[in-house]
Amino acid sequence: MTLIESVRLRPILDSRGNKTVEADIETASGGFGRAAAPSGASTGEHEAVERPVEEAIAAAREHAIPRLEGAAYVGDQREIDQILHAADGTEDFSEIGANSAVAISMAAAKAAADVLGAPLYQHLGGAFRGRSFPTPLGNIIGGGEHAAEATAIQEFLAAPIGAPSIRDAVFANAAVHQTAGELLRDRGEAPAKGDEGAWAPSITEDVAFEIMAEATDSVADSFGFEIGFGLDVAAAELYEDGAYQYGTDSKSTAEQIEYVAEMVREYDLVYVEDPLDENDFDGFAELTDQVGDRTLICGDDLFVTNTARLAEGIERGAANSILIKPNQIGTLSDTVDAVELAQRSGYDPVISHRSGETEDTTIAHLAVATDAPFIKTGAVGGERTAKLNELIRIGDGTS
Ligand SMILES: C=C(OP(=O)(O)O)C(=O)O
Ligand SMILES: [Mg+2]
Repeated sequence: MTLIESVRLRPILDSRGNKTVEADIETASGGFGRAAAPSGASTGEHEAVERPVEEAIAAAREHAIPRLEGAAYVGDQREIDQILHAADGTEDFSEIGANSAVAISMAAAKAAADVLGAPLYQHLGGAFRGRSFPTPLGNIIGGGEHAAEATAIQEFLAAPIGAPSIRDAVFANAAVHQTAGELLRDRGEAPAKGDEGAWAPSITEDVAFEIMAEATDSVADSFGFEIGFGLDVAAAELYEDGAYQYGTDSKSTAEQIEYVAEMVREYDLVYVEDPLDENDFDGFAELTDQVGDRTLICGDDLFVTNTARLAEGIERGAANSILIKPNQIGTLSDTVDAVELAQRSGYDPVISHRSGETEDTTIAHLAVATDAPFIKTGAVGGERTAKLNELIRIGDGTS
């Protein structure tokens, strides 16, 4: 019996030391689910709205919880998510906050899985999931909004595409992270870490590309499988006055497209996220036209896990991949709709963490449940390894 008996919300800490929303849901039969909202720093302007935590909790207590307790069934995820939309009454969750909404939505799914006695990925994806695993994209070097005085490009990501198992892939990314740290120290850098645990040295993009190539090649040799790398340019954060600002250097849109295409060819990049501004569908389409046959061009701030923006991108040939962040849209149903629209349209979904995270492991299960080819959830750091270790456990059949 999956009738909701109680929904409790509380503020807890995220990995940046900021407050975030945690939800506990209990069902009448004793089922229990707990989930917490993540939080972005380089947020897209079209994302659902994250409200200050106390306000989000108070608004959800007033508007959403009375419609859920004793009235809704966690086994019916769409019903739960529709109730959240109705309780909110806005287009972008600006009343109850996408942070309250996503915590409740994910906690409901976990409570339903608990009642069923099944792992979350099976409740969400069905009995035949759990045999194939996403390739983890591991953040190795970065800057942008995630670290001061570091690279303008937000993330340089290892991609162990030849790994024979999820466990090998996770360990390979950690080894690339360690190797890159050694290479940086050899060059006299004493790098701090950014918000996601990536090294955040004060180096140029050129040097970061060289170190990534060297670290991935060296770990590929010792592990015996192919490891490529990719980027999250997070270009909306670089775009000012009609140009992309790299420290003192500035690139026009045409130069930015040329630069990214050149890096794709030179380093055989397997993945490029947000290479252009979040409203530049045409620039994305031009780059996809040039190099989309040899790499993934992924929209994060461009699509914000939103099916309407994704549909526009598909129509305009803007990319061939979408980043999927449940808190960008506010519910699991909307998230899965974006994944499924992408898959039907030949776009690869990449399930993703946020820079502010908790120990919550929902996205690991979501990636397995949707058979997503990639997950982006860091390489090191407790809130990142929580997801990576959960993937290892799922791979082991012990989640
Ligand atoms: C994970 C990311 O960062 P944030 O959570 O800060 O948006 C990203 O841009 O892909
Ligand atoms: Mg991004």
